[in-house]
Amino acid sequence: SPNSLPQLPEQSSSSSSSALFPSFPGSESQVYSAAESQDTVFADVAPLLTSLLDGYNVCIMAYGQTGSGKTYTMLGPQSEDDVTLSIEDELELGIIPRATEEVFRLISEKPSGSHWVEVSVVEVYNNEIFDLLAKDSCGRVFGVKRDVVTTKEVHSTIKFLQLVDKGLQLRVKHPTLVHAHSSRSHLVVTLTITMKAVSADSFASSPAQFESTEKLKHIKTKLQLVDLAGSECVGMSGVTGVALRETSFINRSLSALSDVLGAIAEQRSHIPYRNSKLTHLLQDSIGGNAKLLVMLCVSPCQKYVAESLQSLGFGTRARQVQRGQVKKRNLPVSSKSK
Ligand SMILES: Nc1ncnc2c1ncn2[C@@H]1O[C@H](COP(=O)(O)OP(=O)(O)OP(=O)(O)O)[C@@H](O)[C@H]1O
Repeated sequence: SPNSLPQLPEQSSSSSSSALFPSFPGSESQVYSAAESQDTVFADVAPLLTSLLDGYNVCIMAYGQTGSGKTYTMLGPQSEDDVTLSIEDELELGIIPRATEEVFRLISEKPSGSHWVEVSVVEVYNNEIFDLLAKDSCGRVFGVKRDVVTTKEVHSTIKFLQLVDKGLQLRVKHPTLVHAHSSRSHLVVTLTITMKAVSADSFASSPAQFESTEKLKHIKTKLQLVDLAGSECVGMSGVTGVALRETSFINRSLSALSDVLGAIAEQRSHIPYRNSKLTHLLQDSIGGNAKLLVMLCVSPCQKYVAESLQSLGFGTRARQVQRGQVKKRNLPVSSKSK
């Protein structure tokens, strides 16, 4: 509630608090203080990863004004010079590395060779998709603008972290008055899990994409982990020129995302996924049978009350999605189960 925003002195964004707005049935919203550990937050996120291996597409995204703690929540602490995600800072690691670790842990409990994981890392900048895993002819990594993105098979969290690190070094950042290292793009890390299905029976109630080849049946599910660019009021962030243009693209794509969530919540026949590259990219994991979780990052400073209310409005819309979720898609059944 806006009335309960703490009356704190102005302070840095490191004192932000995050609210968890799960939008799937059976879950409660959670509010976390700035003192809450990454461990505590992740404990509430982890069950979604079991759903992933049960055949659901899952999207976990952080939304909030610039400097409110989205990157910290999703990745962990970062500075301009060091974007490395280090296993040594394990306690500080955010949702993206922890979720990947959990996915590999869950897979290790399955029969060997029955699951494999592919990763892509992209940023959506000024409504264009940049592939952060693409390399030029000299082997140097750089962001390449394109719609078909590189995917790499990974077998461990360490390999995954190395890939994401490379991508992070290329992410577009510009200082604003609110945040010196503001991310100016949406970062989307996608893990695609392919599961060998012995028969369709085992996935009879799963909504996942079902692929049939001559001899083998595969189930593919997608986990999309999203660190959104900050929603911001231009007056507050003091941006001009290139940064102002970026802000306008950021705000437009965030409002396209909000429109999509609204359309899903209202069960409209047309969901405007194609209104922005961001929503198009997230289509499989925010619509249909997917499970969406929004981490809402909110500053405790009174000065940012307008931004905080705007973020809470987005969270409210995301929560309404559960009512609008379409019914489970039934998978085709194998001849054995006919
Ligand atoms: N809960 C927290 N505990 C400790 N430090 C935090 C916490 N949340 C944020 N911070 C710190 O606050 C600063 C800003 O956070 P962060 O970079 O995550 O913001 P952001 O919302 O991603 O900003 P932008 O949208 O501008 O990229 C960072 O130095 C980060 O390490």
